[in-house]
Amino acid sequence: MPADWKLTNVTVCAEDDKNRLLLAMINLTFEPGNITLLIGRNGAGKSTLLETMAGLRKLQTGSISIGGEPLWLPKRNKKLNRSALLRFGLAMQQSDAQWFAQTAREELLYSMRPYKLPEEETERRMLAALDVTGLQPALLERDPWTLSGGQQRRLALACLLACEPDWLLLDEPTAGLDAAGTSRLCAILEAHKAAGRGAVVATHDLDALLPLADAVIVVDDGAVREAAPAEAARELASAAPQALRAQALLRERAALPPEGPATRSGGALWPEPRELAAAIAGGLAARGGRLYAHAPHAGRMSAGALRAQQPAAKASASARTEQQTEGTRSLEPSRAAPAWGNKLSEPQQRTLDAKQSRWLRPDRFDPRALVLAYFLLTACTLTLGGMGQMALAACVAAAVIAPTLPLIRKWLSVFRAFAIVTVILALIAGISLTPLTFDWSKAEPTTVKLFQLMVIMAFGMPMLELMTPLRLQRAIQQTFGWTARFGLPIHAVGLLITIIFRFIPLLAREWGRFAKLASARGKSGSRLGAVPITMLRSVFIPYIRAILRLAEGMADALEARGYGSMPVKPTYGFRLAFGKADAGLLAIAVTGSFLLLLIGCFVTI
Ligand SMILES: Nc1ncnc2c1ncn2[C@@H]1O[C@H](COP(=O)(O)OP(=O)(O)OP(=O)(O)O)[C@@H](O)[C@H]1O
Repeated sequence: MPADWKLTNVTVCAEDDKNRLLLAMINLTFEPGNITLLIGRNGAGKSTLLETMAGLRKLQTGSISIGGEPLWLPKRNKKLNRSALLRFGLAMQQSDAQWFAQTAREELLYSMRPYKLPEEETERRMLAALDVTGLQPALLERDPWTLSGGQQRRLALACLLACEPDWLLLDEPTAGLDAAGTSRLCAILEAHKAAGRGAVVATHDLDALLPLADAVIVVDDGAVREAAPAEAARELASAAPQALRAQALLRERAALPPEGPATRSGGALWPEPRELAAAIAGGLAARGGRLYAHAPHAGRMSAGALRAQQPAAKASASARTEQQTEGTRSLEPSRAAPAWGNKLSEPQQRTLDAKQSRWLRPDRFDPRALVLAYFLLTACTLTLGGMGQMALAACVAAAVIAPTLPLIRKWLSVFRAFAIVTVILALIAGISLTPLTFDWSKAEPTTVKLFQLMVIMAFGMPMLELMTPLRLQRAIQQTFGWTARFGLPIHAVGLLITIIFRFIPLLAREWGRFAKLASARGKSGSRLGAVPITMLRSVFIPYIRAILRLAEGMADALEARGYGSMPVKPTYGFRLAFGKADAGLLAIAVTGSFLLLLIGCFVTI
């Protein structure tokens, strides 16, 4: 039986930065037989909330349960409860980028696999899901990637419906659908609701989905700003002279339209595109920006007028929010500030962010200074040998990279994996079978070499974060551009290095995405971000295909920009110059290298 979905004091942080709060103290209860809309501006946290409900984001605090059953297993907090996972289906925003298999049929079968259905039932559900989403059975043998955007959306929905889950979590389900597709989606949701099942839908498409909704939740800046029965919103729509007015009001509360033109012709709440352009241009002009400086109407609204209108607009928005919140808190949202452990308060967070962004910005250092510092430190590390020397070298590396810790935290799992591999290989290298003994003298050379690699890797990690591909390319062009006069393909080499550099984080990110998809679609209760061994085969090949597609897209983009087809002159949009920060960086690298050399000279173990 479908049952309540309950979130209690849920707080979520970014995976790679525990100080970055994505959701703050969410308290919500969703009831079966209801359709709840999540609305809010871009970046408000709607997708994050849906992914959290689906167990794709780790909870910092709080708990989630479905029908009283916890989503996360209480004793092994890192593992998901498989029986809870089988109760819902999630269609992510880029559900059309989820394809694993060669054909649409295999995709549907893959989605239904965790439910272990008999063959006949599987076939019946597959055809029913196609029928209800308006897809022809002939499409079953097609590669999902060759379907149109809208057809892929429909297929993603069919994959969910074929599993007949109690709950549907849909992220922007109408995006890319034509009018017929949207009304089909609405009919599907109505039928789902009539069957006593529930749905939570993140959307910007109020026109299509508001009429179906039972409740509307406004998400703003990672918190639930307001939760109200949809009736209140619909009443507004019927009371207003035009439905658009109510929708504009909702949008205003969810998406905060640019403040400024408060009184407009016809009293519309949503600004006309021209007014909006003028407001943006005025705002930019006030801040000294020159973009749009020549836009029509720019300057019609003075910066002073714009500023003067902001407090008034804010005050009226908050007054409206208070009025409408009264008596509509059936879902008990909480906007309380996060209050766990000794996490940072908002002002502290802002100060920390500001400091980090000042010192650890990717445009802070000249890539040549970074490369030089890296070469110095790694060359000195390579002169060392012996476990004692390497242990001290690791201390030097830790001291050098410590200030960049907030940036490189996301690489620590790679580092940990490498350390585990080192221990395993050292054990293997040192084991003698006849008799079974461990000989450290045999294991030591392997361990020292791998340890050395680890230290070199540690020195390199901040480089990946402190240098953008464009600045690296620029550094190569600026330093070695003169060799092109002698026919050396330096610009092509620079581009190649940059692309490789760009691809390393991209590969990691794509793998993370596939791990998420595998968990969501495979209903695996394994640790977040980890692909279970049983799924490796089904994930690895699609992953390689996705990477090849990425490479193909990149090649097309380069070709479109003229690389390879005409004598391209590199764009010298900016010049790099050594600054104080670079001098500081090199001073640290020279000191570190000096210490490493001292270790090499005076430590003999
Ligand atoms: N892994 C992450 N690390 C850091 N920030 C993240 C991460 N995931 C999401 N965010 C941030 O959280 C915020 C909310 O993102 P989310 O995708 O939930 O927004 P949304 O409301 O769904 O927006 P849209 O309407 O554009 O789809 C964004 O600012 C996003 O950059």
